[in-house]
Amino acid sequence: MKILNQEQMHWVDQQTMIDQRISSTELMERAVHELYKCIRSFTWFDPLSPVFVFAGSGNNGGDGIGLARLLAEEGVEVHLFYCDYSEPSADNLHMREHLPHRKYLTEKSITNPADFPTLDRKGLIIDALFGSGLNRPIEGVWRSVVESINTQHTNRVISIDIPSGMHPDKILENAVCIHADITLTIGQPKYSFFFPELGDIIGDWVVIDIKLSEAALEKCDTHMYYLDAPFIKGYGDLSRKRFSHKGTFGHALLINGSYGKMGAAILAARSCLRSGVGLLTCHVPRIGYPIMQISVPESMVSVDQHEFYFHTKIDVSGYDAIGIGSGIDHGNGVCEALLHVIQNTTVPLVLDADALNILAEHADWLGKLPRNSILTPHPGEFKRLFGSWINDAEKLDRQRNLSRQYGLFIVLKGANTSISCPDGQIYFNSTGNPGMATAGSGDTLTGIITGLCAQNMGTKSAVLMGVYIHGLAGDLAVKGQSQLSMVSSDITNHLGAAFYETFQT
Ligand SMILES: NC(=O)C1=CN([C@@H]2O[C@H](COP(=O)(O)OP(=O)(O)OC[C@H]3O[C@@H](n4cnc5c(N)ncnc54)[C@H](OP(=O)(O)O)[C@@H]3O)[C@@H](O)[C@H]2O)[C@@H](O)CC1
Ligand SMILES: Nc1ncnc2c1ncn2[C@@H]1O[C@H](COP(=O)(O)OP(=O)(O)O)[C@@H](O)[C@H]1O
Ligand SMILES: [K+]
Repeated sequence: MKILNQEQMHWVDQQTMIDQRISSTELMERAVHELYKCIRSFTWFDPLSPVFVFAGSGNNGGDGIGLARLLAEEGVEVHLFYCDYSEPSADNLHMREHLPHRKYLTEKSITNPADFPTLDRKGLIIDALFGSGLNRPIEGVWRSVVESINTQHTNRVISIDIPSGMHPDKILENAVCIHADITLTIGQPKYSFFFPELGDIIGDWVVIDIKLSEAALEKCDTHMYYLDAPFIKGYGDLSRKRFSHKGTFGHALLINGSYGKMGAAILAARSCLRSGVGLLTCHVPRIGYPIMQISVPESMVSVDQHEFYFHTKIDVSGYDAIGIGSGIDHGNGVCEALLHVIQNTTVPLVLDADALNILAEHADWLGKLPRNSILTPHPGEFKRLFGSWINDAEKLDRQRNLSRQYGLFIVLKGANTSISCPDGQIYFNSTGNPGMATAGSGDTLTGIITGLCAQNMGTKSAVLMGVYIHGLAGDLAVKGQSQLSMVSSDITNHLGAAFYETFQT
């Protein structure tokens, strides 16, 4: 799914009206009905509790007013508060004129901070003050309304389209914003939803489909995408031909593990094998030989000359993809052995963990990496590699620029992992959950991406698919258990189900 900017969203709205021959009121009405359906589908929604709608004078307010109408028509007690920061828009007025004058709905205008009502502690708050038309920080009385809503700690808050005060595309420094529990965003996700520093403001978010014009969406030029199921399904064919054999699916090399960290090598190897690779060789220090043979019998083992860690300049020819770094440690000679790998291969090279830390100490090696290499840093490793950032928008810009400059894939891990590609495109993952914030989750990702790369499907497909499948396996693994109990092997154990759900093969 494309991620569009403020201007593009507005253009797509307009084009949708033209292409589908509908008025802006009809489009808003469509949005209102979808918002209503979504709210009514929440199992926690209690029609016997009051709903407080704070509606601005733009079209976001229009959505809120329409929603108030549908809820009141159903018999829910609705209290509507007008926050008119300007003359109401035409569609906003239309929504006001069509409100049911029933006993269930009350209307009141807020014009100064003292007008803020006392709210029933159980009521649901709907934030429809400002939407994607926000163009500056909220000030004055509207700032105080936002602050008052934010102090209602017992009430659940749903923001329509975007939490009021948040800009869809950029970070407004020190701006006041509604802190939503849930954001119901209309049409497409907004870029700012992927800034971790705004995560607590947005809460959970759901895309509300209002059947925007496909032709208009197609025409929008963007470099940002949301990596969701329909997108990934179109990205690769994993079906196996009848006469295929293990040679068809590539030979991967994983260079991982050291004394005390052989677990990283095992986790990566198991997930690599579960990702469909034909053959796997694991290169490990001598101490790791019996451990690997016993733990991962499907893998061949190549043994380093060093007892405890990766040290030997090994022959890396003959492999289709190489993954390196999980738990390799930092001992004498590791740097030289890593550089030897970097300089002696042209196949996709996945660098994780300690390989990234070594890279951070040798900035000039970035230029030596084979084109299309894949770096998989978490934010701490990213900072060591590329320095700290002013804010998340700047960090993403930097990630993208570095990918283009060095011809690398950078997989910046976390919630909604961002993947920047040499072609300048950036993808935000839709799968995964905080249960995956556990030791070894990253090692499983290295194994998956290496295993997919070895199958010769194209590095970009392998990286996008790997990140998506890893998160989906995590989502399947967490079903029926607490996130806090999850361990990274659970991810590997659900890879088969994740591939099946995505590709049915
Ligand atoms: N048919 C459609 O188009 C559909 C639209 N939809 C809905 O419309 C929403 C976008 O609507 P919108 O463009 O009216 O923007 P919205 O945020 O409601 O108001 C912007 C107004 O606020 C003003 N303003 C801005 N910042 C301000 C500030 N800090 N403090 C004070 N004022 C400020 C600014 O005016 P200005 O003062 O700059 O002249 C502007 O007039 C979108 O989020 C979605 O919910 C959906 O229903 C789908 C169909
Ligand atoms: N809150 C979260 N939501 C979704 N995915 C997460 C979250 N926290 C961590 N993950 C995923 O778990 C993995 C953790 O990787 P990493 O930090 O390298 O772990 P380790 O070094 O222990 O192997 C990454 O793929 C990351 O995207
Ligand atoms: K809003």
